[in-house]
Amino acid sequence: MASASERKPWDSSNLRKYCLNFEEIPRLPFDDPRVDELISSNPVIIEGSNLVKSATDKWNLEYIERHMGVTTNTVYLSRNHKFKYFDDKKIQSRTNPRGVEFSPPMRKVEMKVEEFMKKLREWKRGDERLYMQQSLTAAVGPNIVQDFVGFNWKWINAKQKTHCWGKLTSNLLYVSMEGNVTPCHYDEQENFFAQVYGYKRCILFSPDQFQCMYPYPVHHPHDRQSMVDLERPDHTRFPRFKDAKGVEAVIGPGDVLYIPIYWWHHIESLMRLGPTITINFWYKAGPTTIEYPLKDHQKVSIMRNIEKMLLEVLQDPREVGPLLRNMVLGRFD
Ligand SMILES: CC1(C)c2ccccc2-c2ccc(C[C@@H](CC(=O)O)C(=O)C(=O)O)cc21
Ligand SMILES: [Zn+2]
Repeated sequence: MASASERKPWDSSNLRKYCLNFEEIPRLPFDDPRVDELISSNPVIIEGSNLVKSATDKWNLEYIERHMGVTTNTVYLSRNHKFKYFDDKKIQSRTNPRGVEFSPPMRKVEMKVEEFMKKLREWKRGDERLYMQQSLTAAVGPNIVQDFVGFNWKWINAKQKTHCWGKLTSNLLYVSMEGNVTPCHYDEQENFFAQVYGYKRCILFSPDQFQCMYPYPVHHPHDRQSMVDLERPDHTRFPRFKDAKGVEAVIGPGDVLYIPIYWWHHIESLMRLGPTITINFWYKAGPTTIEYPLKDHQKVSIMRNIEKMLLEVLQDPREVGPLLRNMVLGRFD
C-alpha cells in the first residue's frame, strides 16, 4: 500500500473524458537549462521554482476568506460547468447586427469574499457554479500583500529578462470550484500559471493547430475562443478538429505552467477534488522580430488584423465571410 505521500492525490476518475489523446507536457526542475530552451515556443511545467511558495505554504480557502480584505471580488456564475469568456463590448456594438442575438453563458457579480466562500460551502447540484477572479494589485489584506511581496520575483524577473518579454501586466488570483472548466481559448500575452492549491488539468494546443481549432470571428463576443465544444465536438461543422494535436498535464501546488502567447489552453479544476487556487503572471509580448519563415502565432496575428480591417471597411460582419470566400476559393489552390 503506497504511503500517503506516494499515493497520487488524483486518478483518471477525476478527469473529464474527451475524444482526443494528448501527449504529456514536459516537467523540468526550475534550474534545468532545458527550461529556457523550451520557453517562448513550447509549454513546460517548472518544478521547485518557489515562485509562489509564500502562498502554497499558507493559502487555502479559510486563509483567503480571512485575509482577502474588504474589497469586493469579481465572481462569475455559470449555469453549467463551463466558464466561457466573452467580451461584453462586442455584444451591443455595431459589429453585431440586430438579428444575431447573443445570450451570455455566464454572469458577473461583485461579491465580498465571505459571501463567495459561503456560497461555495453551501453549493449543491443545480446551483450556479462560481469562479472568483481578483487582481492581486487591488486593496487586498496586508497578509496577502505580504505573501505577494514574498513571491520569488528574482527568479521570474530573470525569466522576463532572459526572454525579452514586455512588462508584467497583471497578477490575477483565481479561486475555482471543483469541476469548473475554462474552455479552449488563447490569450495575447505570455503566461506563467502558478498553481497554489488543488489540482488543475491543462490541455494545450499550439498556434499551428489554428485550422483544427475553428476560432470565433474576431468581432464575435467569444473572440479568441474555439467554437469546438471539447466535450461534444461537432465533427460535421468542424471536420479537422479530430486531427488536432494537443498536450496535457495535471498541475498541483508548487507547479508553474508556462503557457506561451497565442497557445490554446483548456483548463479544468479536477472533479470531486475540492476548490483550486491559481495565480497567473501575464506579460506583454516581447518586441516582434520579423524573420522568415514567419512563426505560426505571427500568422494568427496577421489573420486577426485582416479580419479587423475588413470589418472596419465592410461595417456589416455578415459580409466578411462572403468577401473572403470570393477572394480565395478557386484562386489560391
Ligand atoms: C474563467 C475566468 C474566471 C474568466 C471569466 C471571465 C473572463 C475572464 C476569465 C478568466 C481568465 C483567465 C482565467 C485563468 C486561466 C483559466 C483557468 O485557470 O481556469 C486562464 O485562461 C489563463 O490564465 O490564461 C480564468 C478566467
Ligand atoms: Zn487564458
